[in-house]
Amino acid sequence: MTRTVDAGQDHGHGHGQTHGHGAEESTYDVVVLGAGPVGENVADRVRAAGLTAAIVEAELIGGECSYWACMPSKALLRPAIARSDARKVAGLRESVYGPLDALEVLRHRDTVVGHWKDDGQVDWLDSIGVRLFRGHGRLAGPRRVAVTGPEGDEHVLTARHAVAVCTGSRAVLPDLPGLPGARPWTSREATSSDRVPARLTVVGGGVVGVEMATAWQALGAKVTLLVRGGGLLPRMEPFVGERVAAALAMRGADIRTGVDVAAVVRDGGTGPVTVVLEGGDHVEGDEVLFATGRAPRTEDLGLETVGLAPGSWLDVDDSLRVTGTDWLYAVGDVNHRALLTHQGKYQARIAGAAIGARAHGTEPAAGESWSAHTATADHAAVPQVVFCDPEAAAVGLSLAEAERAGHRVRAVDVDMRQVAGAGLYAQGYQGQARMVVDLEREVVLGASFVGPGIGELLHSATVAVVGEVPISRLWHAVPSYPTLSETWLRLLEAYRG
Ligand SMILES: Cc1cc2nc3c(=O)[nH]c(=O)nc-3n(C[C@H](O)[C@H](O)[C@H](O)COP(=O)(O)OP(=O)(O)OC[C@H]3O[C@@H](n4cnc5c(N)ncnc54)[C@H](O)[C@@H]3O)c2cc1C
Ligand SMILES: NC(=O)c1ccc[n+]([C@@H]2O[C@H](COP(=O)([O-])OP(=O)(O)OC[C@H]3O[C@@H](n4cnc5c(N)ncnc54)[C@H](O)[C@@H]3O)[C@@H](O)[C@H]2O)c1
Repeated sequence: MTRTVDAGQDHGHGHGQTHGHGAEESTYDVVVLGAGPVGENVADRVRAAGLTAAIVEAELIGGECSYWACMPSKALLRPAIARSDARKVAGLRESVYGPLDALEVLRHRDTVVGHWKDDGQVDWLDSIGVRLFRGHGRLAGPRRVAVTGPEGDEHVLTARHAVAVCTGSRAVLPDLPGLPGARPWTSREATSSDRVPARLTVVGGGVVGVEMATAWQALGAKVTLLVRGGGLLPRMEPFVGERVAAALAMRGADIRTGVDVAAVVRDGGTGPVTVVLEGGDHVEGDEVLFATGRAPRTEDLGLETVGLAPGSWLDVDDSLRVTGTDWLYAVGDVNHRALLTHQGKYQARIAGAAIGARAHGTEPAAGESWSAHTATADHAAVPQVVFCDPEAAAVGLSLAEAERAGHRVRAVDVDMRQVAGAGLYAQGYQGQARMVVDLEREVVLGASFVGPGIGELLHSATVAVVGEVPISRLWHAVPSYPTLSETWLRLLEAYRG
């Protein structure tokens, strides 16, 4: 049996549910594949543009970010960072000497992720009139999506204007002897574990490795961090990773750089797990986390039905439309532009506006930077805060990236001990800031900070980079005394000599 529903009249809300043995067919203006933070925002924006939308989700509405990434990881890290800050304040330090209440932290993490239930998010989709299809979605030729529901029920959704692929990314495990049988943690287990391992081995010194090493160390694990390259957080300015590594090591982490993992051994998949390094050294732990990067969730997506390669990241233009198509969009992690929730949500706002404009017959001007339909910030101003201890944050280009891009630049550094607000924030404050200035136009191309409390400083840098605010005008942006923001004053003074 096939029943056809056109959602043109009722905006697709609560329509077209039949239970038969054949596929139900429905038509919407836009079909969104994946209801992570990015898919939710695409659906919301196209609805705001007056279009009907359906969204397909195989697991939980809210995606990786809500249940196994940003939210649980930050819930684990917040007490660690708050305690560390408190221990640097005279008169308060003495009250926070003891260990964290790990059980309470894990309980709070469970609350933050809604106990891995998505009822609230479902209500929100309902409130904005977006029709939810639960199940695995696959492209079935141009503008068509086939959904296999949890009971094996089939729906075929046709999009009048656009399909937006927002299926995100998953953790990658290297191809190592013994790894599949060793039950390694990926970011999913590292953010959802209900107990603290006595010894945790972390492979990978990127953002996930560093944040999770920080969290589980604070919760009581003895952490060994195995890093292939020369240091931590290799996408940031080198001084950032150096300061983060020094602090982790001071708190007892064993950080080994320049090491390669050769094999993993865990007999019978239970008990201690041994990581064997090239050269023969062994590291034994109670769990091992592989924080070794991400792969796109595009393997089983029907990409071959529209001439694209399964398993690939999807190449897009600045309106987030997939190269070589006029109806397919790829938004968020899956396009590999910037694997961050806030940047994916920004792309969702841009894609939603572009889909809306095209559906209403207006083609956005090609190559127009900073327009409502152009994700220019993906190239010029991606901000990121790493919630380690000390916090690390950066926006725009690092010195090396600016030089590689051919800019004539000067970097100025400030030791944040010179900032009065820093001394008040924490006794013995340790931190560093860098501003990279384009000497031709005298604007800020990038900024980096490492130190307690600097996460909230980053947005001022983002505004300066996106606004291309001339240094001569920034000179008049007076930071309040005595705040951490006076770091800007010191950077500008250092630049002007
Ligand atoms: C441990 C960790 C911590 C992080 N912390 C931060 C942070 O603090 N700040 C930050 O900005 N970013 C952070 N990130 C990155 C952030 O999680 C991602 O950038 C973000 O989740 C991307 O959103 P998305 O919607 O593109 O994809 P996802 O959140 O991965 O959502 C994709 C959704 O699509 C669904 N899906 C996939 N395939 C199909 C299919 N075929 N049919 C139906 N549904 C499908 C999935 O089930 C999922 O719900 C973190 C990542 C990790 C791993
Ligand atoms: N606070 C945040 O904004 C936040 C937090 C967590 C994750 N994220 C996002 O999630 C994404 C994924 O993070 P991630 O840390 O998994 O990836 P990543 O790419 O940042 O780091 C992975 C690291 O693992 C190393 N590596 C790869 N294979 C290895 C191997 N076989 N042995 C040893 N090391 C190996 C790489 O050299 C790299 O340094 C990031 O792009 C980040 O933007 C953001």
